[in-house]
Amino acid sequence: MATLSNSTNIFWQDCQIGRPERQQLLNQKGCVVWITGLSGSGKSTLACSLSRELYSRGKLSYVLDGDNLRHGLNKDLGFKTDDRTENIRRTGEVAKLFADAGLICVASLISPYRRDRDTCRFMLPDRNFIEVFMNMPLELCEARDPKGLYKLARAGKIKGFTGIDDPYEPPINCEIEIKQEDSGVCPTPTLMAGQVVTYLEKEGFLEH
Ligand SMILES: Nc1ncnc2c1ncn2[C@@H]1O[C@H](COP(=O)(O)OS(=O)(=O)O)[C@@H](OP(=O)(O)O)[C@H]1O
Ligand SMILES: Nc1ncnc2c1ncn2[C@@H]1O[C@H](COP(=O)(O)OP(=O)(O)O)[C@@H](O)[C@H]1O
Repeated sequence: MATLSNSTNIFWQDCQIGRPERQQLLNQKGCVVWITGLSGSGKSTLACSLSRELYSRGKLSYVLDGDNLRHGLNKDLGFKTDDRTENIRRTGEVAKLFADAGLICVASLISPYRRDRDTCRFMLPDRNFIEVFMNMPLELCEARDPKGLYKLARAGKIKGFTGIDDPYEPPINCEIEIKQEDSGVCPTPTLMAGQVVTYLEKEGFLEH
């Protein structure tokens, strides 16, 4: 009997042109740069700045932004724990495909649960998942509030808003942490992107 949940009798189909060939063509190594942090912490800003910087170096990237994915692929999901988990799982699977295509896939989602981020990490070959933590204080994110969502959450008009009445679990062992300087100044988008590019360069992702 057919079910919607589990597929059986399915087989993996391989092609002659695989990841190594695509990576050679692109002269880069596919990977996932996973940006996590509170709303307003600068995830999308970093993702765009990074994509621009990579483009200027002739490297192909693709941004998967949480907000944008929720307009299509994930439009059926809300913000309850299970929905967020499914949101991250689906995005992780898509990111894995982009990395397999040889691209530097930049995923920027709040992804508040450590376990969900780790699920995505373990979908990929070792070291191909680069977790970037936007370690910005809630006060800064709330002061920025570009969409006015913190204001609504504080007024009780949005329930379950991350950082207000819903949890955010910071990474324990992320590859890159982006934070304010000792003076309290936030690095510019170009500097934040530079920090990630330096890591990608050092780890050999920007060459084949
Ligand atoms: N309840 C609640 N909590 C957090 N965020 C909310 C909520 N409701 C709407 N939004 C808006 O949705 C954007 C976050 O979507 P994500 O897919 O990144 O979230 S998650 O990873 O599934 O937690 C987030 O975008 P960013 O500000 O870019 O993070 C918000 O604009
Ligand atoms: N490094 C930065 N310096 C100054 N302003 C920033 C920086 N990063 C983000 N911002 C601003 O903060 C706000 C939130 O940034 P955004 O990238 O949308 O965050 P997120 O995607 O995490 O919600 C935006 O108005 C953006 O212009």
